[in-house]
Amino acid sequence: MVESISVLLVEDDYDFRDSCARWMQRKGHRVVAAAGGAEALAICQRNDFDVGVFDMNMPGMSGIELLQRLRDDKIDMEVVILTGQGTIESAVQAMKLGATDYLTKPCPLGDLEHHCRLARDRSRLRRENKQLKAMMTRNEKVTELIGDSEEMRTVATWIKRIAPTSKPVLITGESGTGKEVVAKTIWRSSHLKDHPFLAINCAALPESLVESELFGHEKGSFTGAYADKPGLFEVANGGTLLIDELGEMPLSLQPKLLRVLEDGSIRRIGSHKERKVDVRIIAATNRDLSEDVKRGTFREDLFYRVNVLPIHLPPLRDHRRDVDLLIDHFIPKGWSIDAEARAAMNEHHWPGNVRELINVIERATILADHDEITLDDLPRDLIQAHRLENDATRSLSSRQNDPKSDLLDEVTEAHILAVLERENGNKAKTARVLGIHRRKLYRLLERYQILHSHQDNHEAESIDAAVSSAS
Ligand SMILES: Nc1ncnc2c1ncn2[C@@H]1O[C@H](COP(=O)(O)OP(=O)(O)OP(=O)(O)O)[C@@H](O)[C@H]1O
Repeated sequence: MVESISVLLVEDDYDFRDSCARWMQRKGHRVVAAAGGAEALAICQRNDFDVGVFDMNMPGMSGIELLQRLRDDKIDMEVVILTGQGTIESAVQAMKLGATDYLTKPCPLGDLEHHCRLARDRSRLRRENKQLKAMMTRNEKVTELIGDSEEMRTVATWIKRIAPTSKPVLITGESGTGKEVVAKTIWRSSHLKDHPFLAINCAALPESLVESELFGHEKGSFTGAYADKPGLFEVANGGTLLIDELGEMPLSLQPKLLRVLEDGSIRRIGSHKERKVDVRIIAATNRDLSEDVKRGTFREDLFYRVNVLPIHLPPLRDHRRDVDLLIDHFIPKGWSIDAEARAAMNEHHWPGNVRELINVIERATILADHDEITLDDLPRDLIQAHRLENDATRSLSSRQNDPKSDLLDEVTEAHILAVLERENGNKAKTARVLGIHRRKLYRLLERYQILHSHQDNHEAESIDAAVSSAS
């Protein structure tokens, strides 16, 4: 099906104008005809067109003058100039003013249609480009990768090595560890930094949309496909595409991604035409894809293709040394944090990683009375864990000075408390980390009377029941 072009035809010669307009309309295009420049300008104020076809020689206002007026009035339209005398000078002048094309009359109407189509495609590309740039500057608050720990330095070294190649990269790590920050850092450090960076999150879109977003579709290929639409692979052509949450990509779509990785071929939904793209693919996931391969939910061949250059981001609890740096980076200018709040943040387990740390700081700055974050401005679980840790340390050190105390008992108690806190009160995990059976952990908790300070009564009762039925 031919895609219609909207054309503003400005021509003083009635016969040519009329026959040209009718012919284009028969071809399915939307044509508005004007007999001169002034009329055309008035029409342009109220309507948008893909292309203007302007006769060069018209009484009153020439085609070139009309083009100049459009540029002055910031009316955005591709323009094809028609002239009876194809002189080089007038062609150069028209092109300098930004005319897309230049045709000598008489010309076959098929040629004119062809040139209009080219102009329309150009206008569409320009518009898309503008939108993308605007989108990118909106999203592009440059975030640098913060971290001075050995773990983060290893990540930075990898980024430096990986960035200059065009090979696919697979970034793994828990949610909130900075996978997207790393992807953008790779892009910004690569030779593709002046080309687009686009991202898609496979988990955020319904299955049916992921394919159309990535590969595009042809008009009419499904309900709601009102126009041809290029996919992100086409839009990012020459640049970098981040496929976030790759582990969530539907199995049915994985062969299509494999083809792009193998030879850069894509096919829009509803099209038989193969297109070639040259896109650097960075994939990210918080899943263990090798496990998904074993489970049969992720294709093995795709895994090997995408896992050429892997980067793993450690969870924040494994590089707590960076917590202070991160606090100092994310705390707003002019704010401070007191020592106790800082200590609590250093002790925390950070299951939500850096994203959680940022949220904790943001929340605290809303709650704090002054420009200083204190312990009371932190979430309750951080405060409680910090107090518990303090109590345990104080009790240990005071009893260490008491010759009658059983030091081994105290050390055991403090250790259990610390692990329990680190595992967010999860006793199954705590027992696993301690290498003891869960029942034994319950007995120890009871013995050290940790139970009632750490658990709610309901849970305590069920644990009591478990302990007594076990013994
Ligand atoms: N090392 C870091 N340095 C600076 N900012 C970081 C770092 N790690 C994470 N962030 C910040 O934490 C937030 C979450 O990071 P990001 O979106 O990159 O995580 P992610 O691993 O992609 O998470 P998800 O898997 O949930 O998409 C962002 O605001 C990001 O700027």
